[in-house]
Amino acid sequence: MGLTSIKTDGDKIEIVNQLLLPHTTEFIEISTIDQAHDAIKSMKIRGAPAIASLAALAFASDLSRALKAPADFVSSPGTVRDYVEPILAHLYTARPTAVNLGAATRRLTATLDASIAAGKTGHAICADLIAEAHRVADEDVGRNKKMSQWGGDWLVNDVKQSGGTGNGLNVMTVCNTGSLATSGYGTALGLITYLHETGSLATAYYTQTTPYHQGSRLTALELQTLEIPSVMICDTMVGSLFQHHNIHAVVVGADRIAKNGDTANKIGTYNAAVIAARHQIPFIVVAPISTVDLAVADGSGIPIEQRPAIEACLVRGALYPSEGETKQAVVMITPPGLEGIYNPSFDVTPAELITAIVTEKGVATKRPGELVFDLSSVV
Ligand SMILES: CSC[C@@H](O)[C@@H](O)C(=O)COP(=O)(O)O
Repeated sequence: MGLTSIKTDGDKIEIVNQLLLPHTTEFIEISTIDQAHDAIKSMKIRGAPAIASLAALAFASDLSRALKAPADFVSSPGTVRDYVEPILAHLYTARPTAVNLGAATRRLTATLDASIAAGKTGHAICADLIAEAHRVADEDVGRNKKMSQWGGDWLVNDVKQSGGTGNGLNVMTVCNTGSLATSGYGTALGLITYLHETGSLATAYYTQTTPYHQGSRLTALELQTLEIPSVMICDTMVGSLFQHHNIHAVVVGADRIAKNGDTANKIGTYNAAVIAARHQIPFIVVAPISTVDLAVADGSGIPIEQRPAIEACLVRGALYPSEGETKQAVVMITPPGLEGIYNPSFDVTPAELITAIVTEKGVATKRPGELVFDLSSVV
């Protein structure tokens, strides 16, 4: 049984505070739009699909709660629009690179437009919006299982065709793309889980993924919980791993995939792709269709989030009691007053370095001799 990032009970939403994992499992309640926005921005919850799910659920819960109180905003379609649009616009600003968040808010705006155009009452429009918001979160697990199976079967076959091992595959991943980063099962980590469940995995390798340590804190915990044989490496050890071990594939998630296949993902993904190409190791991106942004022609159009410099200067530890309060231990790893810190949260891997892009619809590869993808078959 995998871990959970979001729990719901009627209008009540709780998320596991990922800033405290793996030391402490603390669920925090998200009861307002501002709390959802803050949780996403401060990375208490993170991972492109999970933040879209939380935004959609917080929106549904806000609307449902507002309807239970005397609610003037439902008096007409226009007043519903005036209430809903600023909320969606605000949620959209929480993190810029992961396009799933924008896809969710755009999808809810489309529902709003369609319900208004159909001549529905304010109450009926709100009911449509709440139902659609729940669908955004609920459909994530099913599509993750589909893409994991597509990608897993494709990889096993690809390795077989190139005369690879019969003793199971060694697969490396970056960041955390499991049930903590999604509504469940995961994308790249879902593919690894699928290989394990079907007896095709030897070992999952994963990078620590500094500075937030999604690998050493979150992927480590997920793989431990799932009892999947795994080995952690520091981010600087990817080249050494490829030189000294037989790695069959690198499998990563994505925050935004441009029309030509250029892919933004966690910082360090591009490094891994360059070294994988040097070693002719297949490099596979696994992500839902909502991560593909056909409005962006190539990677140069993807906005890259810069995180606060302080996040690159510290390591978070366990909670401890202090003068009647609970605090989180923090270890500074830089000299006091250090200036000049570069901390982009994501990098872009050019399509040229990517072997396959997998969505819930199937697997896309490049035509022989082509450097970019035609993604039309998988979106
Ligand atoms: C299924 S999660 C896919 C991506 O969102 C993941 O690889 C990633 O880059 C997460 O970044 P994060 O900054 O932790 O939200």
